[in-house]
Amino acid sequence: MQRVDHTRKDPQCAPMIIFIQRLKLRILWSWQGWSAAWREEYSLRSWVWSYLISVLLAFWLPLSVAERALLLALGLLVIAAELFNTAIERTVDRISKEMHPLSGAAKDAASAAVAVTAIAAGLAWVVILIG
Ligand SMILES: Nc1ncnc2c1ncn2[C@@H]1O[C@H](COP(=O)(O)OP(=O)(O)OP(=O)(O)O)[C@@H](O)[C@H]1O
Repeated sequence: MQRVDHTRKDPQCAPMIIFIQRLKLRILWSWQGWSAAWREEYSLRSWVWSYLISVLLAFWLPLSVAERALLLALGLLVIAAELFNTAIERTVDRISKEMHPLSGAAKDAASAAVAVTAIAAGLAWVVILIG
């Protein structure tokens, strides 16, 4: 099938086409990153299942819209932090799998970042439920 190059016909629509093409690529790369992390990282899968349970709870409990929004957003933040953690682990391992205090410190800091976001989400749950 022949490809139609719209930019040749109307130069004004070129930025829009480039934007859409870049967006499609970014979605593809993000999907690749997500599926690889999902396959290989037990921690990510655990956070996703915990998040799904928290979403069900947040909609089942008599909470306000703002409370639900906060809990759902904080839960997603934990998942995002876990993805950053995975990215840092991969980068460190790509540079060298050799044991080194700096490699350990980088991985520990990434792990601590996940813990901080998880504590934030947990605190939000405690404050909303207990007051
Ligand atoms: N190259 C290294 N040099 C020194 N210490 C390391 C190194 N690799 C891992 N460690 C130590 O082992 C810990 C676990 O690292 P690992 O890469 O096995 O993470 P993981 O078990 O996959 O973690 P997560 O469950 O968060 O995915 C690190 O936080 C760090 O303390």
